[in-house]
This record gives sequence, structure tokens and C-alpha cells, in this order.
Amino acid sequence: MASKRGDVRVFEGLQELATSLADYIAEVSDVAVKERGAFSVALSGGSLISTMSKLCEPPYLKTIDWSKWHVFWADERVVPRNHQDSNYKLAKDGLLSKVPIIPGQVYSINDAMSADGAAEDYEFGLRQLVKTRIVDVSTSSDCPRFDLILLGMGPDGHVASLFPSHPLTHEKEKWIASIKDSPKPPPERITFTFPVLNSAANIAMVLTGANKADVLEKAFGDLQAPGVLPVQMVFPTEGSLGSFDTYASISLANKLVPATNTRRIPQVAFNYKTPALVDSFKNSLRELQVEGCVVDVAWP
Ligand SMILES: O=C(O)[C@H](O)[C@@H](O)[C@H](O)[C@H](O)COP(=O)(O)O
Repeated sequence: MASKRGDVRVFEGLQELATSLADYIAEVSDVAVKERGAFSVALSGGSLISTMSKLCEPPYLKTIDWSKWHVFWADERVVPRNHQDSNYKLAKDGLLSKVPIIPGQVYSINDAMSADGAAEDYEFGLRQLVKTRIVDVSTSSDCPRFDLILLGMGPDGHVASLFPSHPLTHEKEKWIASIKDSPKPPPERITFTFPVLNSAANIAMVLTGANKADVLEKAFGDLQAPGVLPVQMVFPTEGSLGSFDTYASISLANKLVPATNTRRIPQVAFNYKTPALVDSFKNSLRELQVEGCVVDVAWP
């Protein structure tokens, strides 16, 4: 774990990225199971689940102690569980139904409730699980300390269902909040708030797609200033031995690879918490340039 802190990794393609992500998740799971006898993990929606699909294959299928997994959602759309838009359905179809997770340890929202009700209900359930330490607790607040929260990022810089300039990004009291005006459809969702996200032992940000390149450039450009984009507000505040890691993987796709270049899409993993790492990241990009890729992102 500690060794991951500060890594800048450039992947040759989505497959390599997916393998690295699966290794990372397996390792965080192992550590949590050894230390606490349980692994609490929160998922998001979007492309994340398909990027996690290596977990359904050997060796992970057999080596991970799935019986210790407790699965939550960092954000969920308020739709029936069998609806195409449901993050639960996405994860169930793409991952949970393919691995031996215990159904009673999969904590989906109550889809019969309104957004407000579902958020309150989810927070209530989470509080019980923190009491019994199925989910660990922060040492500096009463917040849950998830072993791992997996986040994607939208092209506008949103994470979970925390959108740029939305008042929910400043929510300090609630663990789980409802949103009824999500700019990304569907409009009604529930989401972890920043106090919960940033209390996690590990956050993995999994960002793929050329449409993320511009916002990443912005996030890097604003690194020295207080972050205004939700993606910049993801800063885990506590953890043990390297467990503050922010693991990010980015596909800059066409930003880096001209159409005529047969090289596969480069994927980059980095920890953006430390400015020195940003330099390292830029150096990685320069190396890619040397190797014949075109970088047309203007890095500060
Ligand atoms: O339910 C959701 O909409 C998500 O949780 C959301 O936060 C998602 O993770 C990002 O929008 C990235 O989605 P992509 O990876 O598909 O771009």
C-alpha cells in the first residue's frame, strides 16, 4: 500500500489499467480483511464497473476473500433496482453476480422511497454498520472510514453525485444526501458527502475516456489553489500507512494519440495530492511524446 503512494504509472491500454486496478483492489481488500476481518467498499456508477471486470476472472475470483466484502454505493440513482439507470443493477450485472459475494452484505438503497427518504434510510443503515464496525470509524470524527471508495469522474469534474457549484459539495453534517437536480440524468440521486468520502482509508479514482482530459488539465492547473471542482475536493484526511492513497487512472485517448498512430491508448495512473507527483506525471507525458505520441494538453 505505502509503495503505491506517489506512483505515476503509464499504462499501455485499458487492459493494463484494469489489471493494475484489480491488483490494487485485491491488495486493499487483503489488508482490510487481515486487519479488521471485513472489507467495506463503496462503488460508483459509470464506466468504473466495466473497468473492474477483471475481478470476475482468475486469479482474483479465487484469491479474493469475497465473503468478507461489504458493498455500498458512493452514489446511486433513485430508480427501481432493476432499472437500466440503477448503479446497483450495473454493478450486479457486471460484477456482483459473477463473484461469491454474500447477498446480505450488498447494501443497495431502498428503491421504494423518495430521494430524501432513501438518503436518510441509507445513512441510518450505515450508522448501524459503523456501530458494529462492519464499516470502520474515523479516528477524528464519527464518520465512517470505508476501506475503499471507488470513484469515477464526470467530464465536468463531478465525483459521486457531487457536482460543480452545487451546494451539496459544502455539506458538512449529513453522511448521505439526496439531490433532485443532478445535471447528469437521472436527476434524483443519493450521494456520499465529502466528509464521508474524505474519511475513507483509500480512495481509488478511475478515470478513463478522452472527454476527461480537459477537466484533468484544469484540475492540475488549479492544484496550488483551493480546489473548486469536486474532483479537487477529494483529499482523504486520515488513514494508516499509506492508506491516504488517491489512485487515479486517466485515459487521455485522442489527446495523446493521433488517429494515424497505431499505439494503443495510453493510460496514466497518478496520485495528484503531491505537487511533486504532478511533475512526475508531466514527465511521463513527455516520455510518451518522445515515443511518438502527440500531447496537445497545455500543462502549466
Ligand atoms: O452514477 C453516476 O453517474 C456516477 O457515480 C458518476 O459519478 C460517475 O462515476 C461519473 O459520472 C463517471 O462516469 P463515467 O466513468 O461513465 O464517465
